[in-house]
Amino acid sequence: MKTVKVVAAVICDSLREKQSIFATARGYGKFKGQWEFPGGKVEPGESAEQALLREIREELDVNIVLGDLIETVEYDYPAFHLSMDCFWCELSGGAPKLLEAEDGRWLTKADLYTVPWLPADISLIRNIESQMGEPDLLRTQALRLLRHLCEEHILPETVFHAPVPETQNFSALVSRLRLALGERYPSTKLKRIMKSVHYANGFTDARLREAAFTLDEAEQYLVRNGFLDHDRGVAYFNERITAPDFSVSAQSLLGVMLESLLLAKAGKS
Ligand SMILES: Nc1nc2c([nH]c(=O)n2[C@H]2C[C@H](O)[C@@H](COP(=O)(O)OP(=O)(O)OP(=O)(O)O)O2)c(=O)[nH]1
Repeated sequence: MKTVKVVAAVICDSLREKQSIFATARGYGKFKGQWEFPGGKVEPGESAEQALLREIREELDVNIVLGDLIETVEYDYPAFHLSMDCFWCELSGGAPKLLEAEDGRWLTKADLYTVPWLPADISLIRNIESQMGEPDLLRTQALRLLRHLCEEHILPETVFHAPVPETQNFSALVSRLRLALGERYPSTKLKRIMKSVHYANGFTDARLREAAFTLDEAEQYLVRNGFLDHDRGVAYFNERITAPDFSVSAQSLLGVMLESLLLAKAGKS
C-alpha cells in the first residue's frame, strides 16, 4: 500500500501550559466536515519542519514555533497508509484565519471529544489529552466576561476575536479587558483605587493583586457608563463571599469579582 507522509501542527495556547488546542474541520473532499489538525503532505525535498511551516501559512496565514514531536501516527486508510508526524506548536503572533477549513475552534481538555475527528486522529487525541493542563478557572471566567461584554455590545466584537484571547493567560486577559474599556470609553474618569483598604491588599501573589486592581478599574468603566449598578455589584460580591460554603482565597475572591461584572448589561444602570 502507498504511504502518504503528512505533518500536523497541534497548536496550543502556550507550549508550557497547553490548556487549549486549535483544531479545524476539513472544508473539502472525502473527509469534509471531519476534524483534524492543520497540516498536509510533505513535498519532495522538504523537511517535516519546512512542510509544517509552509502548510500553516497556506491554511491559516500565521507563523508558528515548533515544539516537541508528540508522536508519529501510523494508520491504514482503505486507499493508503498514513504516516503523520504531529508536533506541539504555538503561534508566534496573530490569529489563525480559516483559509481552507470550514470551521476552527480552540478546545480545552474537556472539549476534546465534542468534535468528530478523522479516524487516524483518535489515538493521537488520547495522547494529547494526557499532556494537556487543566484549564485555569480564572482564565475561563475572564474569557466568559470578555465574551459577555462583546455580546452585550459594551465592547466591540473585535476585542474577542483578534488576536485570539484563547492564547492569553488570566493576567493578560484582565489587562486586555481594561485596555479595551479604556479605548472604547476614553472620556471616563477613574477614581484612584484605595489599595491599602482593598480586598486584594493581602493577596500574596502580586500578579493576582494587580489583576484585582485592574478589575476594579474595569468595574468603574462599567458603572460610570451606565452598564452596571455599583451597589448591586457590591451586594452580589458580599453575598457570595459570606455564603457558608465560600472558602476565601485570592482565586475565589477574584472569581466572584468576575462573576459580579457579568451583571453588566447594555443600556441598564
Ligand atoms: N492535516 C491533517 N491531515 C490528516 C489528519 N488526520 C488524517 O487522517 N489526515 C489525513 C487526511 C489526508 O488524507 C492527509 C493529509 O493530506 P492533505 O489533503 O491535508 O494534504 P495537502 O494539504 O498536502 O493537500 P492536497 O493538496 O493533497 O489536498 O492526511 C490531521 O490531523 N491533519
